[in-house]
Amino acid sequence: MDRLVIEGGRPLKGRIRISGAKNAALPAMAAALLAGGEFRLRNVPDLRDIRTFSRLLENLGVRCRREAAPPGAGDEFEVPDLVLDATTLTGHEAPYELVKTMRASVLVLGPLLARDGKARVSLPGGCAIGARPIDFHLRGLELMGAKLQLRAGYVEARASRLNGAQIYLDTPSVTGTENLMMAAATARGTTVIKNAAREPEVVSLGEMLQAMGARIHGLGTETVVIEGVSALSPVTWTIIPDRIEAGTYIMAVGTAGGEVEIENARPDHLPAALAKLRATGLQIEVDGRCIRVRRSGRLRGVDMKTLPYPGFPTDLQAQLMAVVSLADGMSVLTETIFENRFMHVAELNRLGADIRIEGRSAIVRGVKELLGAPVMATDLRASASLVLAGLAARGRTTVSRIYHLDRGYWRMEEKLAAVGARIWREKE
Ligand SMILES: CC(=O)N[C@H]1[C@@H](OP(=O)(O)OP(=O)(O)OC[C@H]2O[C@@H](n3ccc(=O)[nH]c3=O)[C@H](O)[C@@H]2O)O[C@H](CO)[C@@H](O)[C@@H]1O
Ligand SMILES: C=C(OP(=O)(O)O)C(=O)O
Repeated sequence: MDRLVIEGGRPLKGRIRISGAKNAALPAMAAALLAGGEFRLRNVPDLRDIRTFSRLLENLGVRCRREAAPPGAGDEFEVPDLVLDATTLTGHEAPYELVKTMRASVLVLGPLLARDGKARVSLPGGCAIGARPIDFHLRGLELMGAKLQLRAGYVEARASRLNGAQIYLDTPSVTGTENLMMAAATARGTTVIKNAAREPEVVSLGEMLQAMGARIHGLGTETVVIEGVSALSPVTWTIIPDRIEAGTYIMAVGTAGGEVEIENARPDHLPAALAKLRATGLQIEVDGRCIRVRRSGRLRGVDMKTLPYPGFPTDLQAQLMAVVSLADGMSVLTETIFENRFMHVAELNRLGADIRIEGRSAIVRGVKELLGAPVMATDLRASASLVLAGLAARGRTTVSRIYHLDRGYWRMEEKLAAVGARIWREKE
């Protein structure tokens, strides 16, 4: 197992390039199940989750390979294209071993049902940040005519052909909306998803499906309407930049100080985070796809509540907590999306932060300095928050169990070291 070692206290200076979004790449890979022929996905980061999802697709009979872009296609991406071919499906199962390490595996359910009328997918179970059931996915598919059975920890689903349906989501679930959009794309008739998720990753998947021939309206609004078509075709598709990775590096300047240009970002995908970070006193300038961040002096505490897009993303809550741990004054950070997403609090306190949890809120009293210590990561974004705190802490911080971090950040230590952080990876 690897860990990260950080010697904190060095301001950052330079440029960081943002990779493709994990949470956009995974549904795009699932969408490749919907049609035979070769899909070429560009800007797919080489992350642990992407490799796990490739293994899952290979188990279903999909051929997956990395391949340099064809000549003339441009070389602006840091990774070779991911080429997927689902012409012949030989399996219909997402096994527990894969689903337990990556909940997004549930995204194969809708496409498999749409394509072949059968799927067997392990129930994801609870994880470090909450129970995370998939009842909205299942109820929506049932409304579309699928017959579902829960047996031995698996959802077994069958449908001769899915039918359009009126579906209301109790909360705007991101992967729920994605799964149902994919299932509805080739269903008979029209599907209406009310209280749909509006995250950029959902919109991007919808646009990919449109490019494949799907008829979808209302992307980015609360009501998404999908008119089923008889067949879809493969496409070449570029994954959007990772807004959570961009937000994380912006906040690295918040903890470590300095001046960094974040390149290849989509600032328009970060409305709440940029507003909130500006309110702390962090200087942020946007120039097209570049975000310039500078910190001069101590930041101010702010209150924040996580909300579905365009609200403040839950996937940046832990990182903001590292920032306000060092800010002047008190901050109240309220988590409304997941019931147990404060696993970083005890570890930040080990570094000298002053945070207490009251129900769904973390009350943070800013301290003047953090001191390096060994800490343990418990989930993906908690790990990122500990790295950010370590960049500011005096002395040495070791962050163990970084396999969580490797699920969602491509070469984080290299990107940070390139802007002057003293950070390296070691075997535990
Ligand atoms: C791969 C991916 O894109 N993951 C993201 C996705 O996760 P994911 O799609 O799993 O998150 P959801 O939007 O579904 O979850 C939102 C809330 O709804 C609840 N819920 C969801 C589905 C369901 O059937 N029943 C139910 O009760 C969840 O437990 C949670 O409390 O959106 C989350 C919220 O922005 C992000 O933190 C994750 O990074
Ligand atoms: C919670 C996350 O991912 P997942 O939904 O894959 O667990 C995340 O990206 O922060």
